[in-house]
Amino acid sequence: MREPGAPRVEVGDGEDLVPDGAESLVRAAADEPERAAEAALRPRRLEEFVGQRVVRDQLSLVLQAALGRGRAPDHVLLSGPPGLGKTTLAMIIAAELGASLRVTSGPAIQHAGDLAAVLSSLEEGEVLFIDEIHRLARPAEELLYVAMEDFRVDVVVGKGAGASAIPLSLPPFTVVGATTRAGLLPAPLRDRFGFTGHLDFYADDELERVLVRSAGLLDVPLEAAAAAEIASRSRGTPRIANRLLRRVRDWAQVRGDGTLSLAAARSALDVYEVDVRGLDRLDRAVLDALCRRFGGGPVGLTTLAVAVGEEPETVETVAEPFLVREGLVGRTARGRVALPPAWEHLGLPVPAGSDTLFG
Ligand SMILES: Nc1ncnc2c1ncn2[C@@H]1O[C@H](COP(=O)(O)OP(=O)(O)OP(=O)(O)O)[C@@H](O)[C@H]1O
Repeated sequence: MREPGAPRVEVGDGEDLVPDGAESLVRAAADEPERAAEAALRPRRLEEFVGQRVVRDQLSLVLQAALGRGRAPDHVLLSGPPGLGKTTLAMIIAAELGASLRVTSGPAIQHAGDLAAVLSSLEEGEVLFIDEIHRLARPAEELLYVAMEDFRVDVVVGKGAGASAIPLSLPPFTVVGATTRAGLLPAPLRDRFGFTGHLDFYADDELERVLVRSAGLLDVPLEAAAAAEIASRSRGTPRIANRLLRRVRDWAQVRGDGTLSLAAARSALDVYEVDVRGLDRLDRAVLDALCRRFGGGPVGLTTLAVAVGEEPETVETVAEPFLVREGLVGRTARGRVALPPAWEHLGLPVPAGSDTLFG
């Protein structure tokens, strides 16, 4: 029997409990060339995962305890800006548990029925990775948190007065959710995660270790000074560090002697317009709009996003966290403001009082 308040999944009025095509929602993570290049560099085990010491230690305890008990661990939520290793950690969690991993994402699940199909096909102990979990539709979200808590989905067959709910029990499994915007997750869903790890930007020396490891895997000679240069221009983000490494390798192969030296790194990063602070085109466009167009702000996120031709979410989750961390941009109740280092970075005079706009 369906308990009052439990979510229902409408999957049509016949025997078709599992919608066609739902299996295709469980997609492989590496399906494009850039993703494939990334996948080759992913650490496979927790001990290979560089940095994020606190999250790594905490996670290691959760996993070891679960393995010791022979039970699936608590559900895990990973939050933080893009490219810091959430997907990598989800894969590591499955590998450490010796479990298989299913991958889907909030936007790929259009209807609660799609999620019911994925959940009902899970096998005992499997890890279900839901990327961008904050983008799940509300009915899917409600279905998910009952499944996470009670290991059950209620499938509603039929319509109107003749409808009946068939509770389907699920084997124990672990959800790993990833989000760039933990604040958008409704409390009931957030509360179902027994462990939440927040990933923060990496320090330069950690990125150097990521680069040295990647250069070893790619079998390219990377000089220490070049590693330091690439690390310092990688926005605290391993994905960017690895991407820049591949571009420096291209430059060294085509215009240099194959060695990734400091000179090769600098020349390549100039070609790709990555500036000395690691800011890319979008970052600079945001600073430029803030300072030149809006006189330093405050300006609302949507207006700023329109000015740089991007979605507000992209500006907020991709550019802004790093600009804020670098002390270039401030967030105030009235909008975004340019801080003195932003003006200096653009080579513009710092307007009087721009440091007091913040707060
Ligand atoms: N701690 C780390 N040590 C070594 N390499 C890492 C680490 N974290 C991430 N990487 C590398 O960075 C790349 C991007 O990581 P990943 O795809 O896990 O990021 P993400 O946080 O899931 O990003 P998104 O939210 O955009 O999907 C991976 O290919 C991996 O090689």
